[in-house]
Amino acid sequence: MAEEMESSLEASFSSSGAVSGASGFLPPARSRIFKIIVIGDSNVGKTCLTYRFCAGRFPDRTEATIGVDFRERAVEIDGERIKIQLWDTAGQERFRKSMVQHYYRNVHAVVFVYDMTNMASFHSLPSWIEECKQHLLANDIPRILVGNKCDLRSAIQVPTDLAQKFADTHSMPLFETSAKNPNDNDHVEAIFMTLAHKLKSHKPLMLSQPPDNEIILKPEPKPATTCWC
Ligand SMILES: Nc1nc2c(ncn2[C@@H]2O[C@H](COP(=O)(O)OP(=O)(O)OP(=O)(O)O)[C@@H](O)[C@H]2O)c(=O)[nH]1
Repeated sequence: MAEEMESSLEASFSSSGAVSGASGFLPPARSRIFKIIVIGDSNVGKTCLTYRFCAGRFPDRTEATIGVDFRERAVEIDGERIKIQLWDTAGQERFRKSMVQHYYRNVHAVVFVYDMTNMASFHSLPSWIEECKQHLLANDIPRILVGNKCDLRSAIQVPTDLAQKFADTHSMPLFETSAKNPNDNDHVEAIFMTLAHKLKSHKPLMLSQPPDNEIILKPEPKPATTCWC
């Protein structure tokens, strides 16, 4: 499978709701784009997971995300080149408030993340699920649950069977992984590629590329039913 790594892009918003890529490195017109939001408590590793998938490595250092960053990567699936756009959202409440309504526009999938070494981050999951509900995310949007930092074996607080029960209750697949050590458990690469395969059969956002280099995301009509199984 041919794939192409791309650099991290900072997202900025205009009043029209347009998203501009700061790098100036833009995809060809009318690529298919899938928007995946990554949410969970601060410090669970959302930035590191999205960086691992888009840049192919663990970042040297991270700081608390303010508002939202997005990173994207082009992948080829069954001969078609698509863009996976990962929206890395701030876990800290004070850094979310002004941006939160932007995350939830035109979302194709949600990745809930907890830190396997931090039980509190697991107990926060219902409030993240509730936030999705409050923003009227459609029930048929694929959701997955990711336990991160499984490389810290001696510090694990969240047992797999407990997480699996929670995932089953909420009809989500569970993955345990490490953004730091790609050889641990489920690979970050495999998790996002699995999601990409599922999404490929969904109706995507279409990308139009106006002359001022501003990317405008326009939703296509949603299919009547979608199966996530
Ligand atoms: N050992 C280990 N550390 C990790 C892993 N993923 C992230 N970290 C560390 O956990 C800390 C937080 O990572 P971030 O990716 O910034 O967390 P975040 O969820 O994006 O945090 P906010 O931006 O505040 O919401 C950093 O010190 C990372 O180096 C992992 O898989 N294993």
